[in-house]
Amino acid sequence: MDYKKLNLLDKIKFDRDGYLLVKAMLNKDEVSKLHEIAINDKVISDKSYDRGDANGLRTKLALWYSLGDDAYSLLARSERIVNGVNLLLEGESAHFHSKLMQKEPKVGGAWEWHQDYGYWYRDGFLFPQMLSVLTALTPSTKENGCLQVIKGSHLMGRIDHGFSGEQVGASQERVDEAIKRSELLYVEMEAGDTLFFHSNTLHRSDANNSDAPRWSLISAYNLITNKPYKGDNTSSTTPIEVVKDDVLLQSSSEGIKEDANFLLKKPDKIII
Ligand SMILES: O=C(O)CCC(=O)C(=O)O
Ligand SMILES: [Fe+2]
Repeated sequence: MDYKKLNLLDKIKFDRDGYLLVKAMLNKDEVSKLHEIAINDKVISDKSYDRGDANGLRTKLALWYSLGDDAYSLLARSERIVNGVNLLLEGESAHFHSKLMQKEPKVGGAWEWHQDYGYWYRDGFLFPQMLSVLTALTPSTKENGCLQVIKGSHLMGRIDHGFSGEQVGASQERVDEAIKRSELLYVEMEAGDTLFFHSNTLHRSDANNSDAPRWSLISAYNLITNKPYKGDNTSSTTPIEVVKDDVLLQSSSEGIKEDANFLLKKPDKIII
């Protein structure tokens, strides 16, 4: 089977735009397998917590650090993803954390404008040599609150972030100005599409007012040399044990293990 491979042209686009959308990164069988595992994953639902938006709507998510042999990790460790991330980060990457985002129909809340590095800066990462890889497990549309990005906003550098309800958001003044000058894109995705985006790319999403769930898997990566100067996180500097692309379909791996190192919600902790 042919798997997508990122190339230098992709790298040029990513450097210019701050994101790169790869259609059908996962084939139909892979994404239905992963989706099926996710919706039946008792450990995930057990370890999920929710985050309120300004209107009191809540998005569920589960977040864990170290990679294992579960199906989500097999994707996060796969050659196609890790080689792509290494190309974009220009060096060997480590896996910071992964999260399963569950934006349910009618109740799934919005995310404020932010940069992921706006959060991670506070975790002690000195350089924004980090990125996120979002794979859609269901279709992601304007109606169910797909991700929105401001093209090229990663080139603005880190913007101040402050609390906005239970979330942390980027300075609205800066965001408003950025939107005047740059394109705001709604990143609509089919299940199996993957979006790579820079840790300084401004992004947000609307609440899910539709009847369709929006589920996605987001894995965050760090350049392995970018060791945070505080905190006890070791995953972000641990080499990834890369696996072949076909392992996701071939293996009998299922959901995540009960003892994976999950983040249990601490309201004062900026980690998302
Ligand atoms: O998937 C979304 O709607 C936004 C989530 C996000 O940006 C985050 O978790 O950092
Ligand atoms: Fe984010």
